[in-house]
Parts: sequence; structure tokens; C-alpha cells
Amino acid sequence: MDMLWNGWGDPAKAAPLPDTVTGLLRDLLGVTPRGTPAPALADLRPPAVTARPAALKALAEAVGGEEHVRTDAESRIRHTRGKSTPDLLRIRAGDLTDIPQAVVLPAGHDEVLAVLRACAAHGLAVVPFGGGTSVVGGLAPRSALFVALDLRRMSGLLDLDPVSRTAVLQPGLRAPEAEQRLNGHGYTLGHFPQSFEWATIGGFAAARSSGQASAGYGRFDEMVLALTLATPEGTLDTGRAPRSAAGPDLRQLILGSEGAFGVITSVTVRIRPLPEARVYEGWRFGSFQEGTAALRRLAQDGPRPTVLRLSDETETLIGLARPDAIGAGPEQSGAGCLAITGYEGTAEDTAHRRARAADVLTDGGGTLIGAEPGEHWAHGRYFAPYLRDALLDAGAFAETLETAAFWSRIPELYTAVRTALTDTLTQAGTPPLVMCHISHVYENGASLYFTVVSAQGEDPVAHWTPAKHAANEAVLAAGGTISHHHGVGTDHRDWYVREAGPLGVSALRAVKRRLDPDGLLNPGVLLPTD
Ligand SMILES: Cc1cc2nc3c(=O)[nH]c(=O)nc-3n(C[C@H](O)[C@H](O)[C@H](O)COP(=O)(O)OP(=O)(O)OC[C@H]3O[C@@H](n4cnc5c(N)ncnc54)[C@H](O)[C@@H]3O)c2cc1C
Repeated sequence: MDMLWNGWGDPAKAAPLPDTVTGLLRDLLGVTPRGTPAPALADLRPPAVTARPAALKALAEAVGGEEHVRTDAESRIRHTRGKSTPDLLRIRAGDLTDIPQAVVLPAGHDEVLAVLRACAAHGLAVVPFGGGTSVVGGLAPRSALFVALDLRRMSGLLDLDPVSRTAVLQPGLRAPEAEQRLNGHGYTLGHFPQSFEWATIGGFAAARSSGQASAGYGRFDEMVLALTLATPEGTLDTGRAPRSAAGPDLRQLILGSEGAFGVITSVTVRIRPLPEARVYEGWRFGSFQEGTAALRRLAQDGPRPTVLRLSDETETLIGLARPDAIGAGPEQSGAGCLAITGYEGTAEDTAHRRARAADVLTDGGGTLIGAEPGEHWAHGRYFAPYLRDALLDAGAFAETLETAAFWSRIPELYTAVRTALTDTLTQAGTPPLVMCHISHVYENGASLYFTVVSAQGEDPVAHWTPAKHAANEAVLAAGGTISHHHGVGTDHRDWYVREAGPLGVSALRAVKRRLDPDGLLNPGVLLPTD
């Protein structure tokens, strides 16, 4: 099944906005329905393919036949950009400026190498395409002539080593299938980002993804033990042992390289036994400050839950932590700040961690409000992106952004980003609702995840851009990183260049020149073009 071409996810799961939310949007944010209906897929007329027939022939030879090189309008449109809100607004407006020439589907590592050779010979750029869920412009290169390298045919579980507890996965394997196959052997990967239903193993590695159970299972980059990279200059194999002192760790150069250095063709990950027990529950804190301090204590001194997140007052009030209660008001969603804790593991370990964590949270001012909010969160955890489509349909604008910092910087970062978003959108005539939660915790810091909802401007993308830029500036000024888990793409690139510094950027450029001397791979993604 293909994802909705101009929205999120499985078309069968599309959800209308509850009446309470429509009222809230109108009364609180002045949202009014938009007049122009979005075009249908069949009405869109993509620009003609200008790649030479010889180039398409060479690509077909590289991947074992013409059927694996698609140039039809629908395939090309479905591979245009990713799934950020500006991406959705552009495609809904019929803007096909970032459309690929063709969609190429290799079946293995050697075919990827052959595609790279064919593209080099014919002057075509290459965009590796996993689930297409990038929210940072990672699939929209600075090139008029490129092909989308869709990795869906490379979707196998190649090996499972129960002694070492490792699995070798192909890059095009989507997260649900990866889980299903590992579960069949009694294991889990434990990677559950909100984009779980569609994103792929290669995309997780390329963009250094982080899942909602990162407190227990770690980030995706912490799960990766070995990687194979196909580059225009040949193959790079990394990861001979779980840890090594043999020079710098080349795996770290590939993780987060966002397709700019090569195509990840296999990923060895650590796996964990399927948990016997899963318990999720809700806690209430009087304020975000109080809850943040309690989460920090747990993150630093333990015991660490598997899931640990805290919504601020606005997000708690609106009920975003519990999608089934959105807009239901304080009686349903409650006042103060809602925290969700989750524990997965053996029955004994889960009970032990839960009891000790409860002492820490109670001591930090928290009140246990039972299993219900936790179970609701777990049940609705992949629902919010569907709601975004309904919000856009209703004439609202809804987008998310995220960052991370050391604990001592979190209060300043929180205020700075909220203020930047609120001030910019208010001055533009669309006062927003800005909500935030702590989404990932570490011993030394945490990630803040913001959701912004406002009325759409006349040109919604142009209207949003100054607010996004102001938030990026606020992140850097307050000591945050430009991305904790969404990555750099093209949207964060100019801020990433400042974060990495001139020497850092020129070192990365030297790596790119060595692996991709003609600059074929994702030009303008991660690093500026020369
Ligand atoms: C609604 C929604 C919720 C999200 N929630 C989360 C979340 O909770 N946590 C999180 O971390 N992210 C989240 N994301 C962002 C996104 O899902 C992640 O960045 C994910 O890792 C992308 O995987 P993908 O397979 O879709 O990659 P794509 O979007 O296809 O590609 C992402 C980037 O990696 C490159 N790439 C893809 N595959 C390869 C490969 N095999 N080799 C080299 N380069 C490659 C692409 O060229 C692109 O630059 C969310 C996105 C959406 C739309």
C-alpha cells in the first residue's frame, strides 16, 4: 500500500476533526475554512522528463529491467519531497518543482553501485528514498535533474544472530515489518518513532532517528553496530565489533549523513528479547518546571523508565498527550502537566523499576493518576499526524519542531523558542498556540518537541517561514542543537553550518569530495553545494 500522496499515512485511517477542535480553532485562533479545493492526483501535470533515453536505458540495465525504472506521473509525484507541513502545503497547491526525473528501484547493493555509475555517466543526481517521511527537506535536493532511488525492494532480514543478539536488516525495510520479523524470532528492535508506520531502517540510520521508547531502548544511532555504504567511489564497510579502539568510528560518519555520502545498503542492529510485560501510566505535576526537575532526577539517578515524556501546561490542557481527549477541556485532560511513563521488560524488572521510579516522581511533586492516560497515549501514539491533515483541510496550520540541550539550558531554550514562534506569528496576524513536551531524556540533557497551531496565512508556506527561521535562531542563541532527531536536510542546513563551524563543515566537505567527487548524492542536503 502507498501512503497518501498529499497527506499522511494510510488513507483508510484519515480522521475528521472533532467538533470541539473546530470550535477551538475558530474561537481561539480565528481559523476559517479555505476556499480553494486541493487538486486531485490525476489533475496534476508534472514537467516532462528531460533525462536522455540513453540515461534511462542505462538505469534499467543497472536494476535488471525497465519495470524497475518508473517515469509515470504518479510514481514521480509520490516521490516529490517528504512530509513536513510545507511539503504537504506545496504538493496540495500542485507545486511539482522538486519532482524527480524517474524513480529507480534497485534490488541489492551491487545494483545500487551500478545505478550510481549510470548516474555519474549521465549527469544525474541521486536521492536515496526510504519511507519518504523526511520533515526537513531531505528529499528535495538542489538539482533540477535527479532520480529518486527507492529502496523498497531491499527489505529483507538478512541475518539474526541470537548469541550476539544482532540482526542484519536491509535499508528499505519499513519499521512495522522489521518489528514483525524480529518478533517472529522473539526479539524487538524497540524503535518506535511517531513515523513508525512508514519510515525505513535506512532512513532511521541516515537521519539519526529517535523513537518514543528511547529512554529504555536508546536512539537508533545507538542501536547500530555495522553499516554498509555504497558510494560512487566504491563500498565502505564499517563495524567489525560492537566497540573498538581502532581509530575514529567510521560508523558515526555514516549515521546522520542523510544520503550525502552514499547509500546505506545494510544495517546491523542490536536486538532485545520481546518484553514480557508492558506498563504505561500517567503522572501529574503542578508545573513544567517541577516535572522537568523530576524527569531529570530519573534520567540522572535512575531507575530509567522505557518511555518518559512530559507535556507542558498548554499541551496538557489541549490534550495533545492524549489525542482522544483533544479539546475536551481541563476536566478530561486535566490541569498542570501530564507525564507519561512506560516500562517494558521482564515482569520482575518492570515491577522493580516502576516501584522505584514512582518514589522518585512522588518525591519530585508528581501524583500518579493511573494507567488510563498511559494506555491512551500508547493507543493513540501514531494518530497525531492524521490529525494534521484534518487541520490543514480546516484552514489551520500545524507544524512541529524539535531541539535538545544540556539540562541547565532547558528552561532558557523552552522560553526562547516559544517566544520566537509566538511573537513572529502574532506580528504576522495569526497568533499561535505553541505546545511543548520533553520527548527524550539523557543523563545530561533532554529534547524539547514543539507543536505550533495557528490560522493559515494567505500564502501559508511563506507565512510560516519567518517563524521557523526565528525558532532556528532562538535554538542556536539559547545553546540548543538545530535538530535532536529530525535531521538537517535543506531546511536546517544553514543553521547546521553555523552549529558545526567552518572547520567542521570543511572537514565534512572533504569527506564528501572523497566519496562523491561529482557531487551526485543529495546535492544541497546536509551540506551546501560548492
Ligand atoms: C508525522 C511524522 C512523525 C515523525 N516522527 C519522528 C520521530 O518520532 N522520531 C524521528 O526520529 N523522526 C520522526 N520523523 C522524521 C522521519 O520519520 C525520520 O527522519 C526517519 O528517520 C526518516 O525515515 P525514512 O525512511 O522515511 O527516510 P526518508 O524520508 O526517505 O529519507 C530521509 C533522509 O535520509 C536519506 N536516506 C533515506 N534512506 C537512505 C539510505 N538507505 N541511505 C542513505 N540515505 C538515505 C534521504 O535521502 C533523506 O535525506 C517523523 C516524520 C513525520 C512525517
